[in-house]
Amino acid sequence: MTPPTAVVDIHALSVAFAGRPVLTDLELQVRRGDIYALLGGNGAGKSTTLSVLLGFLKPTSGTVRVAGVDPAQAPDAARAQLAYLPENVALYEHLSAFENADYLLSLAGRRAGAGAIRDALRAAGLQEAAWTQRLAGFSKGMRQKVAIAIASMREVPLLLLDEPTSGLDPGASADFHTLLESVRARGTTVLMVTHDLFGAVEVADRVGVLDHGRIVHEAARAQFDLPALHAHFSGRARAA
Ligand SMILES: Nc1ncnc2c1ncn2[C@@H]1O[C@H](COP(=O)(O)OP(=O)(O)OP(=O)(O)O)[C@@H](O)[C@H]1O
Repeated sequence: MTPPTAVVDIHALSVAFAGRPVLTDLELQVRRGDIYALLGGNGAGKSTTLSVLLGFLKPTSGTVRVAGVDPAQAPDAARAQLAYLPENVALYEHLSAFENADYLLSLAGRRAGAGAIRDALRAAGLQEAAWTQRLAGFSKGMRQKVAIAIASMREVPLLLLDEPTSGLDPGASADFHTLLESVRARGTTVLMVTHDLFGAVEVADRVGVLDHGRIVHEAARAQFDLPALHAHFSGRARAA
């Protein structure tokens, strides 16, 4: 079977909580191999969109596919297609980077050799000295590298990122963007939700602005227009 062109395919998605609409006729397609940044202010509906993709929330109406799988019908199968990194990556504090990878991969049903784990940690840019250190002293950027190493070993088609650069200094953000580019170069599709307009413009192939549960502006890299993006992101375009 040919894999679908859009790894994330959301069509006419509406979600309401107790009758209050939070997403309304949302259209969002992320093409295979793209990095898509979904920008939105507080309460725009970003986390709700991620919850639907993860199969935790069922749409009120509309269709959603993750690599061709409907997360509302088959949440486990949809989750098997993706790696999800929440804002604060969840790993075992008392285990080392290497042990986290070994253990979490075995939970995901993957056995990986020591050499493959070292290769993945190296490719994710984690310094060798940190591989055997407990996570407790790791920065957010280091934790993300461990999580991305694990995700790359699972060989999933989609990486979902929630606010990946919040709390990172500019150097760590730039490192993270370089890492995302290498993830994309291996063919993984990335959907990140973020408040970081400048980071989005730096790394994304496509940016969408979510406002009150709808995409109000979308642009591909060649058409990025920072003032227009900012106007939509800040809500000034709506007010005008
Ligand atoms: N379980 C829920 N029950 C009721 N309302 C909810 C629920 N989850 C989210 N909402 C509401 O839905 C709207 C969108 O929330 P969501 O968390 O998706 O926004 P967000 O874009 O992720 O915001 P933030 O950037 O602040 O995290 C908000 O008004 C929120 O209060």
